[in-house]
Amino acid sequence: MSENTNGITAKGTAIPPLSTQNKLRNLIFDNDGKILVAPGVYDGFSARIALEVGFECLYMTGAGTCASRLGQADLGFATLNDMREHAEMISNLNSQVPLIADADTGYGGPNMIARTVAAYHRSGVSGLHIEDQIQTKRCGHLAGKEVIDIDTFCSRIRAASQAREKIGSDIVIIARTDALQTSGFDEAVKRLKAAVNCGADVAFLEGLTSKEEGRKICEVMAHTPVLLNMVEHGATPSLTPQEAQALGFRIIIFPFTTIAPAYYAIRKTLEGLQETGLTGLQTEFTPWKLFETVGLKDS
Ligand SMILES: C[C@](O)(C(=O)O)[C@H](CC(=O)O)C(=O)O
Repeated sequence: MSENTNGITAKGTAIPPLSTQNKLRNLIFDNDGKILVAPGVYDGFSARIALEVGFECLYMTGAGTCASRLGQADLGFATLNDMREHAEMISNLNSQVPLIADADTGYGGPNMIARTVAAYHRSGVSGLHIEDQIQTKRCGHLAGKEVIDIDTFCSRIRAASQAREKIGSDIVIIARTDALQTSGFDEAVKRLKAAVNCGADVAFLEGLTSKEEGRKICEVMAHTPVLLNMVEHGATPSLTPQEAQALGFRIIIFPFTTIAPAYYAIRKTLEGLQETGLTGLQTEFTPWKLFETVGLKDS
């Protein structure tokens, strides 16, 4: 059926706007081979700034959520409620821009994972990643991680994909394995392939340690899009989106890209205040500027 520029078909029926979940699918599967870049956001303010700059997708970092919401390290402190509530606030700041949110281990057994998927879906999340670490998880770039066995991992991903089907959701399921550190590349690949067979849409090899490993994982996953977690100064060498795309990656997330500069800027200003009694704040940062940044004009 032909469609005019207002999204009205020849028969006059309005075409529903593309959901952000479908938008995310298009950006991953049908973006002329262009890699999708998602900056990590850790609160409403950083999300607003990323939206202001014009990113077409955001990533809610679990590490940043733990740090900003709980003041804790990424060591399994965050519960489903912490993460879901945070994700809902961020995804509702802009109904056009998809949000990929960290869902850690899924927060329990298969029933709980089904609940997590439904809760993220209802909160407006477009994609989530579920990993194979034990419940008391650690940041993927720290030593000493432990993973569950492959069958248990499959039951996590199967539960996620069945839940998606049951509720009629298009949420993108990203299977993350942390097994590279504990069990090596071949075992990690086996897990990602098994996860795809259980319904995962995207593969995420956590903590890859070289460009060569990056190229290899994209090759062996063949038609399954692969996500690169660009945690700078962790286990993975720093790559630009262009370099990652050349290796075959389809998504690149930059988890610390807002929280790291915030740390240094805040610290420097606070030290200045302590030492000199002056904050040195930019004159253009008026209350109006703050409120404008967080959507005053939309209200
Ligand atoms: C991607 C990640 O899950 C996140 O929470 O942003 C973290 C980042 C980090 O803690 O370094 C991870 O890689 O485990």
